[in-house]
Amino acid sequence: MNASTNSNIQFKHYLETSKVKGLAIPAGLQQLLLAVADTCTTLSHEVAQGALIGLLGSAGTGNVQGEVQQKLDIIANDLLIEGVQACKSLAGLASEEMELPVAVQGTGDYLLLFDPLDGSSNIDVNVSIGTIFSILKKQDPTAPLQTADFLLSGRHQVAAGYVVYGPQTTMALTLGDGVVMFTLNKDTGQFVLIKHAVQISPATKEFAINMSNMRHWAEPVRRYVEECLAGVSGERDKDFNMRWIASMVADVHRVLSRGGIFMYPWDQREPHKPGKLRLMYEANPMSFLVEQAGGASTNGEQLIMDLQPSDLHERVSVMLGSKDEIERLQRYHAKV
Ligand SMILES: O=P(O)(O)OC[C@H]1O[C@](O)(COP(=O)(O)O)[C@@H](O)[C@@H]1O
Ligand SMILES: [Mg+2]
Ligand SMILES: [Mg+2]
Repeated sequence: MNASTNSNIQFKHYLETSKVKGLAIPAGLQQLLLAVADTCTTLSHEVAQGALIGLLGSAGTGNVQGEVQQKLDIIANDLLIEGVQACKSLAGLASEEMELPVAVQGTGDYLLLFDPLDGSSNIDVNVSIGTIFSILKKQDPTAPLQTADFLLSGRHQVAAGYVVYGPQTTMALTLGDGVVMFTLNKDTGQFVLIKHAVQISPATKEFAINMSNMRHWAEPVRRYVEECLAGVSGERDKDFNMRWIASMVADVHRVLSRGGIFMYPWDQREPHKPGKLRLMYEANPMSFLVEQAGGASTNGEQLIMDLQPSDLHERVSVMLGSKDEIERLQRYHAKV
């Protein structure tokens, strides 16, 4: 199947007939979302082939973040760029894997940002991975594209979502009026609506964090996790379960599906860096989804979506999910 094949008729119909706060979705945004969905359909097929088509392993290159690129990081990046080339209202795009933005039409209403392949360390071990995307409204659609155009807070997103390539390929999407989920029917090549009005329960008994970094955390995060670990005999008076998939896309999918909290906080390993995860390609789109599902997302001090970016590849401390837990973490940070 080719990325340019418009196979997602059911998703197209969903976009054509849906209303966002009572208004139809602009045609240019529909075209862009459809192109992203079609490309992720192609990617899903490729991911499933893995070693059979030589997709596994390192590419032997590094990205702008200084991280080793996997072959699939590059393949996914190239497929997405190719897949959205024909979108008339797409001024430009930016990716975690590229230092500079790419002009598509140069002018136009929208800017696309993506993490083409999230969970790179899981590709070769056949664990869920995904694609994360964010769409911003360009402030001046007629002006030629500049890097500064992308430096908008998450509140300027008009759409965001992810596609997780797991046992099922599932897309979560928000257009600022709730969250919907679609599962890819691999026989027909169609994303089929499976859930609407997705909600994250405010309370939870499940947390996700890379525990191996515990000795490096700041005091508020350490306190929060220690209280979870103390279970019924501690402050929280209930036992917690822990999960860590090491693909943000899969961890956030679990949070959207059954509640919980996901954290990748600042730590002392690289104290000058605000965090590991990327604000524009990971934290903002996931925060938009989580807020739209009734949850919350913070860096400890501020809601992630309120942060004003100063760099395309800016990193951020992330704590997101069930609202009561995020409020608790914010209280712990405020006391320091
Ligand atoms: O290996 P660690 O330190 O637990 O980090 C895992 C985190 O890194 C990431 O894989 C980073 O994303 P990329 O794979 O896009 O670089 C997140 O998805 C995940 O939450
Ligand atoms: Mg990622
Ligand atoms: Mg990535």
